[in-house]
Amino acid sequence: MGSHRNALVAVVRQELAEARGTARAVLAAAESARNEAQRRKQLIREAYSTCLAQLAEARETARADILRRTRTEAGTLTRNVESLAALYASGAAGTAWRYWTPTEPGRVTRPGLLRIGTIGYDPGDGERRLPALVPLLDHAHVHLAGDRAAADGVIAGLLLRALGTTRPGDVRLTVYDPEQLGGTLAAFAPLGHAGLLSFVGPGGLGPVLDDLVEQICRVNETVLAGEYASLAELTEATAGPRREPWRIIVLLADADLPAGQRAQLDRIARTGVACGVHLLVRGLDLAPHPTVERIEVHPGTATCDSIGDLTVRLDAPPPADRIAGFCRATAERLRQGPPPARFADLEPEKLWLESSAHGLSAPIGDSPDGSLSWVPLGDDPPHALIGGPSGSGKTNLIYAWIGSLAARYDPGELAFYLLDFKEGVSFARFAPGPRDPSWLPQVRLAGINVNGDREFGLAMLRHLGEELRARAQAAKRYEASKLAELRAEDPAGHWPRIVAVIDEFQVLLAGRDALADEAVTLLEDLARRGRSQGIHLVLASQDVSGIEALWGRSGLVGQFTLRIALPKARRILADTNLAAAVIPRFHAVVNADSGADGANHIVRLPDASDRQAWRTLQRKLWHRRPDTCGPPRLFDGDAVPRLPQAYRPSGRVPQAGADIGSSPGAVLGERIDVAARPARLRLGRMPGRNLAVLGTRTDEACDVLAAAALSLAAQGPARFSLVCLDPGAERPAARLVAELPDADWYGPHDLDQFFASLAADGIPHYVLGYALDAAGASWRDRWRALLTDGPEQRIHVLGWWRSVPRLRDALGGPGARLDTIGAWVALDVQGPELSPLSPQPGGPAWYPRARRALFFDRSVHRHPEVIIPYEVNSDHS
Ligand SMILES: Nc1ncnc2c1ncn2[C@@H]1O[C@H](COP(=O)(O)OP(=O)(O)OP(=O)(O)O)[C@@H](O)[C@H]1O
Repeated sequence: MGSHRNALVAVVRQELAEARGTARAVLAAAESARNEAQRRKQLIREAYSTCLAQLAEARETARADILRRTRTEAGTLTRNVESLAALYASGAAGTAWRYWTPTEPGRVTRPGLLRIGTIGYDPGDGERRLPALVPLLDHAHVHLAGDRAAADGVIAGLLLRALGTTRPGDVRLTVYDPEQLGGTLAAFAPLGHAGLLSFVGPGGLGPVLDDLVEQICRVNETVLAGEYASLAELTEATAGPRREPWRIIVLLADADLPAGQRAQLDRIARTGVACGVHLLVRGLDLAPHPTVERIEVHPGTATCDSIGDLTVRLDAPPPADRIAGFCRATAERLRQGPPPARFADLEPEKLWLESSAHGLSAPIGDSPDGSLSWVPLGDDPPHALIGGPSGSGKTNLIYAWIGSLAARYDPGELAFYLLDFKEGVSFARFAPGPRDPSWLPQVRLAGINVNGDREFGLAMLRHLGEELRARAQAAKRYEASKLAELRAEDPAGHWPRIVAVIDEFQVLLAGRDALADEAVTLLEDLARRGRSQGIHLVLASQDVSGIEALWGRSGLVGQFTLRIALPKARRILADTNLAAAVIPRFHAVVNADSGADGANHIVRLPDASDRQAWRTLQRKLWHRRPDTCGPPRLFDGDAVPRLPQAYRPSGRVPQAGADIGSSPGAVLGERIDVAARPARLRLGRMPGRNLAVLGTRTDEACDVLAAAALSLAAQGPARFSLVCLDPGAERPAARLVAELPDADWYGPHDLDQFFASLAADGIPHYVLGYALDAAGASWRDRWRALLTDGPEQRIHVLGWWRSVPRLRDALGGPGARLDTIGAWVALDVQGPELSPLSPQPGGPAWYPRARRALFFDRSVHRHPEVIIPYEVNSDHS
């Protein structure tokens, strides 16, 4: 029994132990699950806080990014809005009163918006203010409600801005102010003197409204005529001035209107804007209409339709004295008559778009109705004659025409050759100068101060004659009968139209000499054949006799079918055509029918002489010039050319063994030609290859000898002997010795030594003789022998004798032969004196002038030519 109980106990114990064991295992598993759960919880917590931190960071970054983008966009928007505001309300339309001045609009500028105050806003970096703009001219009527005084200030401001941004006379004001009888806008009263303002009394509103309604009907019927929706559209389409002024009617009344007037007012509100009639109303109600801009005014602030909910901080009203001053000035300008068109008005919207293949056409001013007046040049009319007394504005007209053409035709389409025979520097502005490096790209040549140098006029005509020949040959090759055909056949060729302008051309033709004869012949040829080859002549003169000189040549003058007469010009138009006698100052009669009655166009000319206006255009064109377009050749008759560096023996001294060349050329001066080439004397191994410089002008004689010597030294090995027999020439001669690589000096007492030194060794030897006429009779034979035999041994005399008789004397007296002098340069020697040295009986037609010399080389010249001795040493003291 006991054992049974014991066994039972053991079993129970056993089971209990197992149960305990199981319970422990369950407990351990639960604990590890709990631990695991807790670890997970911890992990999740940590992940959560990391997420939170990351989210916060991402949110911050996104926020900063959004903020930055907002700021950038706000900045861009601000700038856009600011530039839009500046665009739509530029100048007097938007400037604060403190800086306000009127701004004259361009020819086709449309009215923009007008500032009444400012709007504040914060783009993120502090408050900024933009102009608050409202529409008026061509856009809207304005209706103001609210505070009276503030509204009157806004009205005064709008009126001043509208007047200050339009041309005088383009805006007419009518003010109905029954309570103050005009007192509210009294500062505008000076406009009344010019008929631009009328105050309407208390009983006058009815007729005014009736009149405006009539006005609108008339504009619709006769001006817009169903073709245009508004005056603004018409102005834009015709690119001309406004055909009708704007009319602004200011109504300052609180009382209601009788039914008839109310109906008229409503009609005007509906239809006025298109016809330039604008209402500016304070007090009276205006029926709602898209063209009515409403402004609710409070003291200092306002809200208005076009600005929405934003509050406008109103500008203070313009000061009354400024309004009155402006109105007085406007009235005065109107009293003086309309100003001429502006030079800038002649400029096209886009530069260099035109082709000159079929001709040239450009405006030179405007006609009395304000539209631009275009002047053609091409196959018909081919050439122009401009006339008018001194001071009538010929040069100004030429500037206007050149500027207008140059803005339209690029240098491949148009080339100018310009010559001015009057004193002054009128065409110098087209060439680079010390103060302005720009030039007019189309100008190939400009001659100024040429009144003394008719030879340059002739040189230009000869050059054009060659161009004419070249074009005629090309035309023949391509079987083209005019420039347009040649250009079509040879599209790669360079065939710009050429316009040659000669101001005061009568100077060229004055003097019944060979030069004038050749000039007329060349002019005649150019006038006759230039038409089809695209070469056009524009001749201007103040002198009736000049034009009459042409009249004798009917073949010539008949080609000049375009006539432009300035006030009081005579003989430019047909005898029965008296228009030039009656046109006012700064006007011209343009007549493309040889001056015939009935073909007149009256043109108001702009002021094109203004340097600043000109420079603005020239700079623009200059910056656009193609790389191939170099500066023009400028010939200035008052400037002395310097010996070019290329003709000086600078740098390495030529080697003794270097090639000498068979006939080195001595450079004596600048030729008066288009290319500014040097005049050269070839000194070959032939009899007579000596040079005589003749005259008493020491400086110029020394310069001629120095230029010759230096240019010879620059060409190869040579020896120089300077024989100086006049103390006055010692200084320049000594400077020359210093610059020559190999030179010996001989004074008056060294002549024995000099002649003893002469030995032919094949190297050219140049004897530069100063004042050789002072040598004395005892040396006659030696000099004569040297002149006779020297050249064949390469010993050449380049001598200065102070007169022809003295030269002759030095060579053997009155009967002496001068054939050893193969070339001469004459300074202040009269033509007849040169007859012994000249092939022309009686000597050449030559009247000495300062810094000019006559050069004759028997071996190349038929006639002597005029040259300008180079300045070699600027110090002639
Ligand atoms: N349309 C114009 N508007 C304003 N000023 C002008 C106009 N035309 C000419 N002028 C001015 O009148 C003056 C004389 O003009 P310009 O030199 O062109 O006359 P001109 O006939 O060439 O005289 P001259 O033959 O004596 O040289 C200049 O001061 C010029 O600026």
